[in-house]
Amino acid sequence: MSEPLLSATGIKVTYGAGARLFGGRKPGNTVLHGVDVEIAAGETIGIVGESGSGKTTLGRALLRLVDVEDGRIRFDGRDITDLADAEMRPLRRRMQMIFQDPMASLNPRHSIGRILTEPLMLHGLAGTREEARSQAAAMLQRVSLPAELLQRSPHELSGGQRQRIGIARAALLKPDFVLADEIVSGLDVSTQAQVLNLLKDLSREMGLAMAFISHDLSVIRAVCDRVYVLQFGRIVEHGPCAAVFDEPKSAYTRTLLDAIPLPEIDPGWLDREPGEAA
Ligand SMILES: Nc1ncnc2c1ncn2[C@@H]1O[C@H](COP(=O)(O)OP(=O)(O)OP(=O)(O)O)[C@@H](O)[C@H]1O
Repeated sequence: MSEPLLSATGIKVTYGAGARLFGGRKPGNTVLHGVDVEIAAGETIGIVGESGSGKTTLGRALLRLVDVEDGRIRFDGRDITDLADAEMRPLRRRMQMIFQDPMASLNPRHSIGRILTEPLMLHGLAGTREEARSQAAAMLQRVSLPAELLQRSPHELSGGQRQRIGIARAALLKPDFVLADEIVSGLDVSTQAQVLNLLKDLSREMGLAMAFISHDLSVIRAVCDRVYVLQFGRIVEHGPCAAVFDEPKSAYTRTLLDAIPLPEIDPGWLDREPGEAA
């Protein structure tokens, strides 16, 4: 079998280790205890678990955004665990992240046009501002937003529109991998379905690999091929969504399934056009 696009093996992450504390050294808080995850090109995985189980930390470790104490991370056939920032830079374009709160990740003082075109110029994907602007306009159309939004500021948009801008910004950079961390949790259920639908279509069109972090199992079930269940920084179960959700092997997964009624999002929604009647 070919090597996964992205893999983490034996990942251990400890926060705050070695900080000074009353003349001694803090032992630190280990939040990932030897986690293994792999994502094939074009595949969408889900990461679920209770609050504090380490989902975001794992996602950030995959992107080399937190220090990994132990374990290895490989991306596209290369061990990236110890790459310096300068060596990571060319890979950053290929590994994008979409955030939970686009209001926090979109600069409120910049226009949507600037937010979308600057990364294109920075990564050399557009030679001129005009070229960047025409790519941004085409992408706005792709994510079903009007071109006039290029002149607007993030605060003038609805939550669902802002999340589409977050997706557009990531997709414009033609990444191979996207981490989506709780990206629909602030949206109402029908907007959630539209945003998830859009991401599913884009990932198919672009051959994107994705990792979806969510505490909402219905979101994971609607968009992911496989799922990893995280408890106290350890993977307690993983496998195809249908197998894990229909016949969970671990008591913890069963508890999660019992705690969160399925399906909040009817998976059938995801195959309908926005606005189409149920
Ligand atoms: N930057 C940080 N510094 C210190 N501790 C942190 C930091 N980020 C997270 N933690 C701690 O690590 C643990 C795991 O947090 P993490 O955010 O990865 O969990 P999560 O499963 O994503 O939670 P949630 O669903 O609430 O977002 C928590 O105990 C948290 O307090």
